[in-house]
Amino acid sequence: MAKYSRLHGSVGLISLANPPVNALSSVVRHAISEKVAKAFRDPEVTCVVICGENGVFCGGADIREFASTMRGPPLVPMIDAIEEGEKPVVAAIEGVAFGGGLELALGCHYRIAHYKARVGLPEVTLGLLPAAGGTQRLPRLTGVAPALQLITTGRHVAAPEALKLGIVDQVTEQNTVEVAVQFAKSVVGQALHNRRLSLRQLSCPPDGLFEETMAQIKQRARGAVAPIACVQAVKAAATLPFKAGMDKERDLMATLFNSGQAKALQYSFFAQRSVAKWNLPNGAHSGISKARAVHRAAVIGLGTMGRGIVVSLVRAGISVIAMETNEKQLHTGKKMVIAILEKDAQKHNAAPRADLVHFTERLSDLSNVDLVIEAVYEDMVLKKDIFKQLSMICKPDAFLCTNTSALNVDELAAVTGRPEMVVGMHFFAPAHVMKLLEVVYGQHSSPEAVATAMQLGKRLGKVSVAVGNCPGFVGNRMMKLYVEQAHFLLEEGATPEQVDEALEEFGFAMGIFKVSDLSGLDVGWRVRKEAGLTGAGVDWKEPPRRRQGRRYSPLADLLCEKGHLGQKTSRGWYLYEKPGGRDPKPDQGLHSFLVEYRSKYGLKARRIDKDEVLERCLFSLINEGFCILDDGIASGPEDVDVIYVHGYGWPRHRGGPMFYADMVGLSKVLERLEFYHQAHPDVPYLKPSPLLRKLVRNGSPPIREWREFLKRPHSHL
Ligand SMILES: CCCCCCCCCCCCCC(=O)CC(=O)SCCNC(=O)CCNC(=O)[C@H](O)C(C)(C)COP(=O)(O)OP(=O)(O)OC[C@H]1O[C@@H](n2cnc3c(N)ncnc32)[C@H](O)[C@@H]1OP(=O)(O)O
Ligand SMILES: NC(=O)C1=CN([C@@H]2O[C@H](COP(=O)(O)OP(=O)(O)OC[C@H]3O[C@@H](n4cnc5c(N)ncnc54)[C@H](O)[C@@H]3O)[C@@H](O)[C@H]2O)C=CC1
Repeated sequence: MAKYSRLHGSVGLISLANPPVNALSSVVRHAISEKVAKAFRDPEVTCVVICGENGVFCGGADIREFASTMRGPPLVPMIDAIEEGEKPVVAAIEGVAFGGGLELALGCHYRIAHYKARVGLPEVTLGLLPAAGGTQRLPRLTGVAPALQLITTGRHVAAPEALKLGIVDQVTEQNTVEVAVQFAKSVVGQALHNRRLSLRQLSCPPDGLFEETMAQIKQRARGAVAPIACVQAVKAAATLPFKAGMDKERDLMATLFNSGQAKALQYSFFAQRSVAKWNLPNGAHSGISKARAVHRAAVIGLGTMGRGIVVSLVRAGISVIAMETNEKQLHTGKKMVIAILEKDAQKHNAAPRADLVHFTERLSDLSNVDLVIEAVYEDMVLKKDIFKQLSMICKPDAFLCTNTSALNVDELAAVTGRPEMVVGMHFFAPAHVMKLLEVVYGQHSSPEAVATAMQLGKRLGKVSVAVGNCPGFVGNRMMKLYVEQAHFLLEEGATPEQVDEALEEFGFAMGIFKVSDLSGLDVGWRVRKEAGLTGAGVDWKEPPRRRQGRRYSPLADLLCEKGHLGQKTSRGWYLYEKPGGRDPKPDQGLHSFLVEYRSKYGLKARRIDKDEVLERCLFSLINEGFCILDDGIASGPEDVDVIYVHGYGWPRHRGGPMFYADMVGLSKVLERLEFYHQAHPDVPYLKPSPLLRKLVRNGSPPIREWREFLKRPHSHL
């Protein structure tokens, strides 16, 4: 709703009141229309101020309403009526003015913002465009180029920049509403004609602006359609009269509004928020579990991961002890950490925060920290030794966390005298860039330990998801099968380029073979050796392409044995111009190697189409996602999807693997898995998961109802 009052006798104050973000629900739109009309009718009122309660102007249209039939007065005529009014209307912007909220403000004649406020048109991130005049009014205010950039990216703009761009007329550090009220009184009687953005003429945009932007977006959008529609709408603003531009904006919105991409992106928006409300099998949940403050942390191991974790902690203002036993690694790690922090400082025009890090070679220096994150080699014996020592060195209430990517958190907890204080904090590489954090709870992890790790993740700017303890947790457990299918496809006749092309067309930033070259093929090699799949631990009595009773592809192992480890050695699945090269080229040598390999094992190459690549790679991953839900390792499909979107490059406009399964149709996923399982009986994980079968038996309910079909989560180990 919206409240109305009269101030100083002549100022009509309309205050949006729909916590937490004053979203423009149908009730709010109705109330605004009514209150504006009332203020315009009242002869005592000479000017109007629109603000939001609780320090927030408006978070935009109510996204939850998009899923149902839209009722209530539409935004466009409401905003037009404000702009056409004969009394000056001033928007007092505190907190945020996003989407429809900014469009409402653009309909006002003046905008005053608090210096901490942010404005923006983030509709593109929801698969939409700003369809309440935003694509037509903003370019008339800022000029075409800045508006195009803001609308196609959805970037949030801080008030000082908004002032420079002309989006707001004044920025204040005082009480914004009071300043806006004084301002409104001061402009009473001034002509409003020039303040009506719909009447403004647009100056010509630079030549080629739209063509260039469109080309960049097509490359960057990975198949997302909303950014393209945004360019078309802004182009209409630059080339058509206001009314015709509005018609174009509406038509483009109509095509986006019910699209699968918009549904996926809106699902992603709420999924990201739902994972913060975690549940543990023992009944503990975010609502009742209190996090402890972390003032001092420690990171053990300054390799690939440890360095990024140190940077993330420092950026959050936490003082860190960075510990490393290898002198050379300590030196290189220190250099890299400081270099990143100095770059940060340059970017923000601030002093570097390197003073927050203390580098050491002594574990005993960790006696006084609140939380430790161990990031040494993926070696259980080494990690156990470190956890045993930590248990003795660290103060009794310090949390002990591991960044292991697949090892058993309970086994580590068991060697300490405080298993309840142990959790996994699984960051993704590079840890100072990637948004995802899997918080792995063990059998004994206390609610306080989970809450602290989740809260710390939030403070570091991560999207944190609480997951159960099993080999590979959620992300890597699913990933393993996806990679394996890609290797099988090579055995059967595909090339790395064909597989990657299909995955990139689907929307992944990089195909799986390019990713593998980037990370280094030796990473997986080490894991497979540890698992007894290659190297000394193999049972050679099994046929060559079978391990532990099922199909196995030794292709990647053979490349590693030749020293073809990916980018770092200039050869892997692709060829690079030099070691460390970034530009993958098809490798004829690799193609010949595949031909020889197939001939050696009597494999007949066949044509493999893109559909098969996608189905084999993605449906096996999705099937494992259902097993993970069935096992209670993830508490809902949103958790799995958030992990894949934020940690594994799954295209956001496809929602995540579980959302994608829902979109494709569960019966189709089931039918194709049955088909592939029949064709490859030696690949057990292609057998459809019991949960998938159960959902199909129950009429394939929509994803928001899947939780009702899940068993209560339990500890897996
Ligand atoms: C045939 C078809 C015809 C087609 C024609 C259709 C015509 C339709 C015309 C419609 C034209 C309207 C166009 C338009 O105006 C579109 C929009 O405005 S879309 C919305 C744009 N706004 C956003 O994207 C902002 C989203 N929100 C945020 O970025 C953050 O929430 C915010 C910065 C505001 C606050 O952040 P924070 O403090 O961190 O809190 P949370 O993010 O956790 O949010 C708290 C709480 O609030 C919920 N929420 C936030 N924003 C909205 C929203 N806009 N609508 C509904 N709910 C919102 C959020 O989900 C949290 O609640 P939970 O319960 O925890 O999920
Ligand atoms: N590399 C990746 O992409 C990811 C790795 N991880 C996990 O993070 C952990 C670390 O991996 P990386 O950083 O890649 O390894 P890395 O090999 O780059 O670095 C490990 C570092 O630990 C140091 N170290 C070894 N023993 C030590 C000890 N006793 N005390 C202090 N330091 C010691 C080594 O000198 C080395 O610098 C592993 O558990 C790995 O599984 C998790 C997510 C992603």
